[in-house]
Amino acid sequence: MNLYFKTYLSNPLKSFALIRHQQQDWQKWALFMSETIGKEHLAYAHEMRSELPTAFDLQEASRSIELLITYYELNPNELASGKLLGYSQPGAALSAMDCYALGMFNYFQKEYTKAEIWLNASLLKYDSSQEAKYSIFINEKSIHKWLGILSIKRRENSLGMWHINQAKTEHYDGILEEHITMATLKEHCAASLQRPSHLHCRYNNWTTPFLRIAPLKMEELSIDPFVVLYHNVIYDSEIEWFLTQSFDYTPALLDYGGFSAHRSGKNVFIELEKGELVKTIEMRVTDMSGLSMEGSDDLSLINYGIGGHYIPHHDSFSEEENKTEDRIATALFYLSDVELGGATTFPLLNLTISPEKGTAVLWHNLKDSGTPHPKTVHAACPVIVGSKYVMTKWIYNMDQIFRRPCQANSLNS
Ligand SMILES: O=C(O)CCC(=O)C(=O)O
Ligand SMILES: [Fe+2]
Repeated sequence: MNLYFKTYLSNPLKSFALIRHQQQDWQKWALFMSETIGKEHLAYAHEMRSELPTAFDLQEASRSIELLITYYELNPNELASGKLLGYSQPGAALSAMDCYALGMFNYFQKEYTKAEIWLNASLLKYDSSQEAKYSIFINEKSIHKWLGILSIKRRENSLGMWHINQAKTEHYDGILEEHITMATLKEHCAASLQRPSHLHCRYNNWTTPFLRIAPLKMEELSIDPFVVLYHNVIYDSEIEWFLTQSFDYTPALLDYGGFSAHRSGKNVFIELEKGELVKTIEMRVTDMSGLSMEGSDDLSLINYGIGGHYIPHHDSFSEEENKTEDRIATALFYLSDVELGGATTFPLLNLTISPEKGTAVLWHNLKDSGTPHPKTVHAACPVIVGSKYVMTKWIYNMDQIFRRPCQANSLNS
């Protein structure tokens, strides 16, 4: 190895950047050349590939940088700017891609604090006017996406949401769901055992003309996204009927759904043809929401036993699926009291609702612009004592054009 290379590579920052560059960036060249330049160049790149560092090499190089930081108490931000213990060499500053690679290395090592430092350094260095020069591994949205996940992991929900919003077209569904930590869920589920009422109550006598003579008792829980709780909105006799219907479906209720990683509860759909009462409840959901039931799913009846729960999820479909049909709102009726546990929680809204027979919670899954509202992520806490029965109506957006038109410029768009 000649002296120039020896001197160059003796700087750990430079050698790390070189290894990362050779391991990751060639894939972008390969992609680029397969599209625009001849196969010959591509073959050459592949030939070169065997000489270049492997993913393992990059991992080891990242580990070395972290070791230096630990042993010599170095400051990652100084390293990012090319300073090594006050000794600074021209050209040693790390690029946005280098910092990103170190961020991801730490993320996968579960070193979340370190990951956040490197990703913030990467974001600072990222030049959005130069997008084309970056590798296939990184863009501004991906940096925001991971910073969002990391903020949510340490329960900085508003910062997390800010990053996730910056990641815009990045597919957030699943991200939030996966990364709402057990600690957050535990906190909300446990709080439900002694949470007082929210007490912003009023009578709803306006969503449909019928409510002028029979207003509904409404408790406002959140404005954006819109979440309300209706009290005494389904009679005991109606509940009785639905539960009896569910026994007709006993085999399904026993077998369907069953225990999966997502939900340990049993579920059946109650079709419209089952009887007048199904229609009555649909009309009630229209009274509660002002929305049309056209195209909505059949009522879904769910039973959770001890430990029955539902992991964090959105009822809306993912943005990636690029669907025009989506679940604009959800109405969830509580058909039983639960002695202990079994609350429905919206961790990003700091909202936890304990089941109370006869009440129903209604929320909007989509923003006014029609895109999914990330903060509607919700979960069902495990039942501790008792048996929880709920009935869900998922309402779709297709037929709401006059009732709730899209408003691209509204506050929550
Ligand atoms: O059972 C609950 O509390 C929540 C149910 C739910 O989220 C759903 O069915 O989509
Ligand atoms: Fe849900």
